[in-house]
Amino acid sequence: MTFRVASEVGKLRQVIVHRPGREMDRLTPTNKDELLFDDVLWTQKAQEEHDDFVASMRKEDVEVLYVEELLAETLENPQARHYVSDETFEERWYGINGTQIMREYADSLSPKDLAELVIAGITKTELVAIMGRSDSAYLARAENDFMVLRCLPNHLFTRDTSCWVFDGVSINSMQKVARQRETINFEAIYRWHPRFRDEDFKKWSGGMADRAATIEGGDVEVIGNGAVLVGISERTTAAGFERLARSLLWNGEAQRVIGVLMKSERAQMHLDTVMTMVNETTFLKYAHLGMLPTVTITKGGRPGEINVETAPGEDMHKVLAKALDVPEVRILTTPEDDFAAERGQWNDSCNVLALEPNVVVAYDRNVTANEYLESEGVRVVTMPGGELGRGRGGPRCMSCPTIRDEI
Ligand SMILES: NC(=O)NCCC[C@H](N)C(=O)O
Repeated sequence: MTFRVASEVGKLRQVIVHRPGREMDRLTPTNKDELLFDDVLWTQKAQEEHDDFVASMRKEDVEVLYVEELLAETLENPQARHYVSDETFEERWYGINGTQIMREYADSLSPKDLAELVIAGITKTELVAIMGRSDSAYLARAENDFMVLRCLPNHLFTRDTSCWVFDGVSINSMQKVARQRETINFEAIYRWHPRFRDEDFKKWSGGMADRAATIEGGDVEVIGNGAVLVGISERTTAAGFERLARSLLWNGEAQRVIGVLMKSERAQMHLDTVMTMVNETTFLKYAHLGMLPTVTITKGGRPGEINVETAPGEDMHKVLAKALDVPEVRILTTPEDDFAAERGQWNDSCNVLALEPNVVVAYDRNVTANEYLESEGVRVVTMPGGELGRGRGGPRCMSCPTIRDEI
């Protein structure tokens, strides 16, 4: 099967996820904000919830790949191993001796253990106990329980670090420091894992090299008919959006790339926290999102040139309809009071993952939204999310589709 995602709702065939692991045990009330979580998690319960999520997808014949396994298999390759270690254990973060000590430890590990190290991180106490030395300014300054190599709990949200658009993948430069190293792991997987290494697919962005021009996959929706919708948000910059659009339009089959000008705030960090698709022409939309101005990019006259057309908020739905080439789009907004709407959005009621047109996975806690969807003809496969949801992401955020059927 060829890697390809040309819509949000075509039958889902293959997806990358990450089962929460030891990195979650590193979350504390002190570091959770910096690590972009709103609470600490009961890891075992979170794993059970995640297993439930995976079981729902497998039941619908979706092939599920795990980041931690892909990464361990990738690290069997010496070149991949060098790449990940060089990029992870970087002198500019850990100083000269700190880097050397960590690198020596990393070099002694099996591929599986190295994969676990870069995801779960390590504390000063653990590192010093294993390596028997601490002659480093970086280590001297750190408290004993300080994660000298930070954990990556947000690997859980595989949607964001890389996202497939048509026959290519955007490996993203991430906005928040807490997530930047996730990109190294995905870059290695796509370059060296046997599943991807010899396959013919495009790369729409430059990964870590894109630096300030950040893009996160939660902002990227392949809405269909050659159109891509991108949230210009807390995480995806206007520059990241334009550069992605140029790449998609000039090197691929995209016909238009539409940017939605969002507020920059945590509750709505990505477009998919406020708006997702449930079938070819229907969007589930957060009641308080309102109508947002858009910026549409199409190909310019000369190679690499882009045309940028702005439209006011009141035209938002018309812009979507034009992109999909339909008279109008259908917008579903859960009928509920303002409190319920805000609480629902916070708990990812709008963040559904389509398994096929009119079949979505959603958190079970969002009862009103789910009943409303059912009443509108959408089958809702529910999953528990009491623990997982504390990271502020739902089923769409926790999945990176690599293959979907055409619609
Ligand atoms: N697409 C998404 O909305 N992903 C959720 C990301 C949550 C994560 N804790 C973050 O702040 O990046």
